[in-house]
Amino acid sequence: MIRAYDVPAVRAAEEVVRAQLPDGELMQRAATGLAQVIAARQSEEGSDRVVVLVGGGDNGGDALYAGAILAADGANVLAVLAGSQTHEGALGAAESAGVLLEEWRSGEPPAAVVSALAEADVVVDGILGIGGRPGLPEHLRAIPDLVGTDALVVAVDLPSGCDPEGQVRSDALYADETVTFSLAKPVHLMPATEQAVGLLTVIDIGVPEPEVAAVQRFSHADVTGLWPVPAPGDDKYSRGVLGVVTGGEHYTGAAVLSVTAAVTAGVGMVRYIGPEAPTGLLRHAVPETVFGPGRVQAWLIGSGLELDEATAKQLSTAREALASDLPVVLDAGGLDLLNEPRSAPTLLTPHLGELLRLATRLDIQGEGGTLTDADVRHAPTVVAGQVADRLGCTVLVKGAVTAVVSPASVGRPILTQADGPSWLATAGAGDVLGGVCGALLASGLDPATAGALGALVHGVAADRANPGGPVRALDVAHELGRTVAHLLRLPA
Ligand SMILES: NC(=O)C1=CN([C@@H]2O[C@H](COP(=O)(O)OP(=O)(O)OC[C@H]3O[C@@H](n4cnc5c(N)ncnc54)[C@H](O)[C@@H]3O)[C@@H](O)[C@H]2O)[C@@H](O)CC1
Repeated sequence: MIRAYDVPAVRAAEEVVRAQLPDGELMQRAATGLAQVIAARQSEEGSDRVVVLVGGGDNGGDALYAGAILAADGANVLAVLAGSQTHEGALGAAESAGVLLEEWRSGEPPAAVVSALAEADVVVDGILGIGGRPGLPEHLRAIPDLVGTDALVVAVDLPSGCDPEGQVRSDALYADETVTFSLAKPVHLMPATEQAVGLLTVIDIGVPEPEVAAVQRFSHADVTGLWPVPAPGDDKYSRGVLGVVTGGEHYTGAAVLSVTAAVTAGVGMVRYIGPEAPTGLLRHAVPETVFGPGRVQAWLIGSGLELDEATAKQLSTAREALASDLPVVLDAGGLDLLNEPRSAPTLLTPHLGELLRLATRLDIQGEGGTLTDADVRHAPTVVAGQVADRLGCTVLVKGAVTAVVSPASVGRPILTQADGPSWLATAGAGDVLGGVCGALLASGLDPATAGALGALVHGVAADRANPGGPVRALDVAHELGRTVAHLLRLPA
């Protein structure tokens, strides 16, 4: 499990340790660890020219001390003093170690800074850390364009410009690697910001983990403790029966994909309710399927379901399911069926477009009034949280980083997963995810665990179905069983 802690929790944990240590010791540990990582990358790449971007806070102090250590070891280091002030101790250390200094505290960059950034082998970003507000400081907005394309960008603690809490997307200096200290922060794991982080390296500086995490991510080794594994006494009913209302005369494939996924992921049994065309396909593609109503432990409603095309039986079954106290996964068209809060376990699985439609229907407002596509892209987990609170449901927002947001009343951390290759952005992948999550809900997992675990297995299956290349959704569905077996074999 990877855990990330919000800024107040990090500051409190650091404060306790800092009070027990000599003045400046924590920063020395951070700078030393940072310098070691940069030196290792330099020797891997045979690079020499280092530019350190130094902001006005402690993050700038870490970066400048690290620059001093590298310069003392013979590297060619230029520090760009970019904040309204500079950490005094670090500045003295840099001067003594022979770091070249340039000031760019406001306005246009000096010519020497422009050329140094264009020619640098390594750029160390110490402009802003956890004290940063989203967005780059006004005069530094052009920095991403000034850094040469071949430079290795190493961010200190987090990429400058990113929201430390990972809630909103903003302009930032994207890093190849981010070196953080003892504790991961939400910025490193959230969909709005993770892309800017690159490789995440955590250096231990002796700050213990706080009790409550803000964001969590399952690692592959966690699957063993979480995945429902049948015992000798189990039968198909005790393992969980999933009722599936997906697909229609138009989207016949959604039924095949969602049911295949649920069966391959190991559900005890699927009962399918839908019109003739998808039913006919399923009889051939997934002969394990049982057709028509009966007792189920959970429902999957929606993938490929168009409300104006759905059969009366599909609509009445879906409405009865939503009115029941059984767990439900609602995907795609099924999201249009939910208008009232639901108290039974419910997992909504919208992509960004569906999240916008759903939030708009609930009258959730954006920055400038009516919610826009940009609002949802800018702050997907914020909008998902509002929807979750309004409907009492867990919301899984699909994307390269999938986020699972529970209602505030449940109060659990946000779960995020980033296990799939970009090839997984393909038609039908969401139908497969719905099937996996449905299977997990039917087995008795809570919606947040089912969503995050489902996203993990879905992503890994996509990679294993065709490592490094394009993948079709049906192949992902077929790969699920082998993927679960592979993950269950990993040491816990
Ligand atoms: N607290 C500690 O004990 C330790 C802190 N460490 C480092 O200290 C960092 C936190 O230091 P700080 O609290 O000084 O925060 P920062 O170094 O992030 O600096 C924040 C400063 O920048 C200004 N600012 C923030 N956003 C801005 C924006 N968008 N445009 C313009 N100005 C902006 C703020 O007003 C503030 O003065 C951590 O990220 C980490 O790198 C490490 O040295 C390890 C130990």
